[in-house]
Amino acid sequence: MKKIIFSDLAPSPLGPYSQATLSKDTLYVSGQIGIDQSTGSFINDSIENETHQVMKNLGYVLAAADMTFEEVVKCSIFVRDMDDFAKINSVYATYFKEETAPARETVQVARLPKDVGIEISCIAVK
Ligand SMILES: C=C(N)C(=O)O
Repeated sequence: MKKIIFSDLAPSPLGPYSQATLSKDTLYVSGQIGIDQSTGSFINDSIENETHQVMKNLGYVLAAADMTFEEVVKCSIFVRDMDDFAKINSVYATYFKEETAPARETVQVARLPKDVGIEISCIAVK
């Protein structure tokens, strides 16, 4: 049985999906994009700031399940431009301890919802 997880600090789903689902001890967090739910604005002045907003949104959803970045075991990163890889990593790295960083893949895609520059999903285990 799964539990639906929702944070009103993170953007509402853009379509027919939940922000996250909890199955036993495992949390599946949907791809987050750089919308600041408190203002409704899309943070796209730089890929660094956009990545920060995405990570903050992931953090809000994790917190709604009483979890933190410490419990994240896997991230999936979707980017519009792989040339942003180093900039994205510089921000992403601030959310994890290097020695316990989650598994991850990063892929460049043709388009993302709302034409954002980055979307990140994650899996966390309590
Ligand atoms: C933004 C998303 N997570 C989606 O469209 O699936």
